[in-house]
Amino acid sequence: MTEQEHNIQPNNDILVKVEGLSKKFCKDLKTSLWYGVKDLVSGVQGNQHERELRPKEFWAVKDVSFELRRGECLGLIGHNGAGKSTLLKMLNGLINPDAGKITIKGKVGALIELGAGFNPILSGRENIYNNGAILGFSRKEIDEKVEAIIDFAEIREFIDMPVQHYSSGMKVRLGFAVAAQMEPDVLIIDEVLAVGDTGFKIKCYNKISELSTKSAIIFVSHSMQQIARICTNALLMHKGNVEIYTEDVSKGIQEYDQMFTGLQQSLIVGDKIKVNQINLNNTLLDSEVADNTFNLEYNESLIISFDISFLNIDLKENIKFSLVISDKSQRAIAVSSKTFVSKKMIKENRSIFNIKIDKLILASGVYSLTLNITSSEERERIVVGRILYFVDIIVVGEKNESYAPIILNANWN
Ligand SMILES: Nc1ncnc2c1ncn2[C@@H]1O[C@H](COP(=O)(O)OP(=O)(O)OP(=O)(O)O)[C@@H](O)[C@H]1O
Repeated sequence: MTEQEHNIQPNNDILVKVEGLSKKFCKDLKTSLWYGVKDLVSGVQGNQHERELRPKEFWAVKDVSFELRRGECLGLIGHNGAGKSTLLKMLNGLINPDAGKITIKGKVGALIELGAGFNPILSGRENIYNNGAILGFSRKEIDEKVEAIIDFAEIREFIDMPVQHYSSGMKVRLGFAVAAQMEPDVLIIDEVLAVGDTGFKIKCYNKISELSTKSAIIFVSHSMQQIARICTNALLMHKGNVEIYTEDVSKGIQEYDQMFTGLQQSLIVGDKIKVNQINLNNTLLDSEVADNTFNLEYNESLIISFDISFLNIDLKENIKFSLVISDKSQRAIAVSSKTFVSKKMIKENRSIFNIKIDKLILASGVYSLTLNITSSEERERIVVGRILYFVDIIVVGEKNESYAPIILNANWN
């Protein structure tokens, strides 16, 4: 059963209350239609089995509960298909839950699917009035806000053009401007913001920060930087279930990151090298596969030893090794390189060496290591080989307030 109240009660600042919310879907369209017909009949008779799964059904959202007060921002995180959008659509009333209860107090502004909520044949301006009315504003109230919305969206030139001719970015601009400028009590934002250009995204995040004191916000994103920056709470979903619901946002992010460990496959690029052995702080890694993980404290030292054979290659000049640290979005965040004379470094087609990093000042999270090997031959730089993501390092300890990957060890006076 779903219940949406639209009266603000200032004495009770819980604006969103979700209790045991569940939604099931069917993997097969034909079966889904057949179940739909059966549900219509049993709905009339009183359905006793709504919480049971039938063949080909699965829970897209299962037993989700949380509360959100004014001034709080919930970051909804999880892998693709975890159930985040389904949850948002239920909150916004776009789809009905199969079980559970939603109580929302006040006006809800939402930006969920690109272009959803717009009538394509109406102009941007007409859509502002439509959406405002749906949110519960009077024509006079919308009259007062319409100019600010058009200014925020920066699409004045096109505001009287039908929305069906808008670009994706323009739709996002209008959608966000309507949702945010109306100053709703509850603001629901899916990651459609990712479509906007950088300038507009920054403007949106600033607006969200501004609204965060006055509204309750639910924000879905795959960008952990943004989640860490904006959110006061985190809810991590996995296959429809709540994996963790916490006020410690960095803990939520850490759990999210850890879900990715072991997923990347180690890859030796090229047929010119063979890895005999890799050691990390005296622990032998399995160099055949990639689900190596290694736990480390912030500021701890790291010694990596390599034993590599060189096949079918005779290197005459210099050889350069680069150790690259990447974050989970595979963005390189740190590198250390060293060039050696090939003949000295490779003896009998084999090279054994180590690299020591005195203090690894990475914030808590998961990072991957890659070794790149290049050589300069006849003034040309060639790639000898790469050992991609040979280990995932899980850094624990230093709390990651801003989700910057490096926490500098500095003295402040
Ligand atoms: N209308 C639908 N009919 C059947 N299955 C659906 C429907 N909508 C979503 N699903 C399924 O429900 C699951 C959850 O999807 P959802 O879109 O909520 O995930 P998500 O966490 O938002 O993912 P993403 O990060 O990729 O946006 C997925 O397996 C998806 O295929």
